[in-house]
Amino acid sequence: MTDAAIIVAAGRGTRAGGNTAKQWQPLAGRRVADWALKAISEAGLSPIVVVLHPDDMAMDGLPKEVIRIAGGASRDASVRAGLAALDPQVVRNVLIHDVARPCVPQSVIAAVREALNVAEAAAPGLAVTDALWRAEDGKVTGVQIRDGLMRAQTPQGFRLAPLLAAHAAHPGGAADDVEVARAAGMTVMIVPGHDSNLKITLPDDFLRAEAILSQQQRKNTMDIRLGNGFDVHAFEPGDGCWLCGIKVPHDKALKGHSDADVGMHAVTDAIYGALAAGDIGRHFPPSDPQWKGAESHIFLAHAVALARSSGYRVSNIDCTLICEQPKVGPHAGAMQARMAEIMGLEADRISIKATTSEKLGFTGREEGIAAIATATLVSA
Ligand SMILES: Nc1ccn([C@@H]2O[C@H](COP(=O)(O)OP(=O)(O)OP(=O)(O)O)[C@@H](O)[C@H]2O)c(=O)n1
Ligand SMILES: C[C@](O)(CO)[C@H](O)COP(=O)(O)O
Repeated sequence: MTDAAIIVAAGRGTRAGGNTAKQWQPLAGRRVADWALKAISEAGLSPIVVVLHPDDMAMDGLPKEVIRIAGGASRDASVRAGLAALDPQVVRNVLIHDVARPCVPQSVIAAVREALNVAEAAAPGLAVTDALWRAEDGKVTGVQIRDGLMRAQTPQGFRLAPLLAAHAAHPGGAADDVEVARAAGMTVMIVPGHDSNLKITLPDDFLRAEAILSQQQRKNTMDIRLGNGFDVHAFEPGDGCWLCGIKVPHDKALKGHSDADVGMHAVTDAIYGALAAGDIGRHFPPSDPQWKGAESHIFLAHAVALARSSGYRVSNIDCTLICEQPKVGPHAGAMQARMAEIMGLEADRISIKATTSEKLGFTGREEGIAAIATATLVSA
């Protein structure tokens, strides 16, 4: 036995305006009807019946597996036409959805289906939170107590057999299928609706729906960015080197305009790289005296904040220090903890390791230290 869907799309959308019925108007790169169909298909409902206006029966671009049925002059007549296409031997539950609700979240569809495990009917609703007035001729004539009032949404879900009987017995003119089911004595469980699940009714609703769909699409698209950073600083006489936020005792220091923390610079540049936002020199020019001797955590914190304000969070970083001396291993844990503190990350998202260059090159001759880093950023 399956859970089927009926999408009612036979209305003319007169209140929404436009040259064509609202369900065929463009919305966030598709038509309104395509979004409603996408949501219902992704929920795995089958079969899907689409109830169309008789003039729209040959409409292009609908998936070939949907069952097209001609609707009636009212919503409930259209629903009855759709119900007649379902086989009660095969279909246990049916979810009836307005084509005009293209932003329905999967969580709402799932909640209705879940409720049908224990109830013969279930529908999403939202409590009325605004004060309600009665009005006449543009003037308030009274107030309406809002306690216990709910805003009805779709999809509304039912056991097919009793709903068929309920529709057969109903005189017609119901606003929705909950009204039909209740008239036949069915008990309807309310599940949480969602503010995103608006019904496109008036012209301004297209803009609201477009904003909701764009936001949903951004959330659904996991954007992953990688960046790399590389830095070198030469040794000069001194008593230790700043490496990844820790002063490591040594008989030399690293030379630089700032504190010359070569590891932290490589990590910072990796983050800027992932954002395609240049490098430390672009954000903190060495020609600017205010950065002379600056502590490098300022640069790293700036890169992390830039990632955040650009809609990303740092998922992990991996940094390798390349030097013969000083030995990094004994300090790697402290470096990891300090970098985590600066970046506001869990320490296990930060890897600090070291290698020698087998006495080759400038690092092998102990003329300086090189660092290479990779950063992964994910959309927040
Ligand atoms: N004869 C009808 C009337 C309405 N509907 C469907 O019922 C849903 C809810 O109706 P509504 O938002 O009122 O849509 P329209 O009737 O198209 O709008 P209007 O009243 O502004 O013309 C819509 O998905 C609509 O296509 C339908 O299938 N058959
Ligand atoms: C079914 C419905 O969407 C529930 O909100 C609604 O009753 C149908 O639309 P209308 O605006 O009442 O015609």
